[in-house]
Amino acid sequence: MPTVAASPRIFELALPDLALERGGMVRSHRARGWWWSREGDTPESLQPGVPTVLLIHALTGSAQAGGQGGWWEPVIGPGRALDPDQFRIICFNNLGSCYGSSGPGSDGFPTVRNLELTSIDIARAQLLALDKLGITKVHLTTGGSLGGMVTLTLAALAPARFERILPLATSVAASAWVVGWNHVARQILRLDPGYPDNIGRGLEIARQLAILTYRAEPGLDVRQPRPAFANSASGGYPIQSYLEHQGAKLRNRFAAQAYELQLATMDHHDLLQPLPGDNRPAISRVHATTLVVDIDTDQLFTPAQAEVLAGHLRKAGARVERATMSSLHGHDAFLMEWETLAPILTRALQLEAPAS
Ligand SMILES: CC(=O)SCCNC(=O)CCNC(=O)[C@H](O)C(C)(C)COP(=O)(O)OP(=O)(O)OC[C@H]1O[C@@H](n2cnc3c(N)ncnc32)[C@H](O)[C@@H]1OP(=O)(O)O
Ligand SMILES: N[C@@H](CCO)C(=O)O
Repeated sequence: MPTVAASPRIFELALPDLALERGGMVRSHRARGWWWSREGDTPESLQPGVPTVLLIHALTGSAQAGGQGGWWEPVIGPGRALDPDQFRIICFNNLGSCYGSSGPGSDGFPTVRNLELTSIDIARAQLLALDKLGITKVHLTTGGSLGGMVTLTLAALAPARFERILPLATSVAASAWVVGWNHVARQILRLDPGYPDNIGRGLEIARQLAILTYRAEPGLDVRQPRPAFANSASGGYPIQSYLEHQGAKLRNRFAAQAYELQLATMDHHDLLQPLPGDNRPAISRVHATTLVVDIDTDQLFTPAQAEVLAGHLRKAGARVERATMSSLHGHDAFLMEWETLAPILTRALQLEAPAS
């Protein structure tokens, strides 16, 4: 019988309390999710036999992966690479963010100063959400950047649950380069006189700095070409007004404490360390068949790091394939290059499942 996709929707889950890896407890724990699947397959009532695709958003994304305004809108939908006629496509807002899941300011979220969050905490919250929904196997899990870190962490925490993973533009552990950029961004936030509750210019400038690391020189030259003459003191170069626009956009949609917590999850990501209670590198637990994808112009998570990640996964005994996205745009190409991304997603969905 042909299947028909329903409309995408947002849903809320009440989850068990979560003890955080570096101390603190999330009480009144909740997750906001986004769901697109066949007619009749709902968060309240799973239809048997619908394979699940779990999408994990990056630093400042939200659960809304597809549909109008979704961060992967062009690759999700009937007839597209991720087709809700065929797959149950879900995404959760990351723990500690500001788009509906437990995070700074929400009831029961720890209020201690200098709270630290890790990619393990985000992954554990997502495991609790999958438990609550009754999803025991995930056909494909994917995400870029921080989303890739959480993807790898999920596959290390629950190796039997995740059949295929597609970590994009990410690494086995955050490099000193990544931690260094995040450090500078954090110091900029803290210089703002309104930090943290009434932050303004600090969040804008931190985002401007970050945007330059998310892009690459050739793409900026194409999209923000230099005019023959401009005044830089008055912001007359297109790249200047572009960065101002990007900074203002984030200031209007994100919170300083949530931004800091998400930066920390990247900093602390290190699957070369054992998981709590284990003694081997976390990455060696991954069993999922994996397509490791890098971006040739990515200055944050380099192709060399993707090779290192693939090496660790092969050593762990996982089936591993590699692909490279070629782009002018650098790290954020995974949020921009739809024609390159779509066949990669199609390939990942078709990977052979690991022998159980
Ligand atoms: C809940 C949520 O909103 S989450 C939204 C989903 N986003 C994410 O998940 C990640 C966050 N997003 C991003 O990192 C980025 O938006 C990306 C990587 C997806 C794409 O970058 P974009 O900013 O859309 O593309 P691009 O770099 O071409 O910039 C386009 C924007 O800059 C503006 N712009 C472009 N050039 C200039 C310029 N010279 N001067 C001023 N503004 C400019 C455009 O008008 C456009 O503005 P708009 O976004 O308000 O419509
Ligand atoms: N541009 C991404 C971060 C880098 O992947 C975001 O804002 O979520």
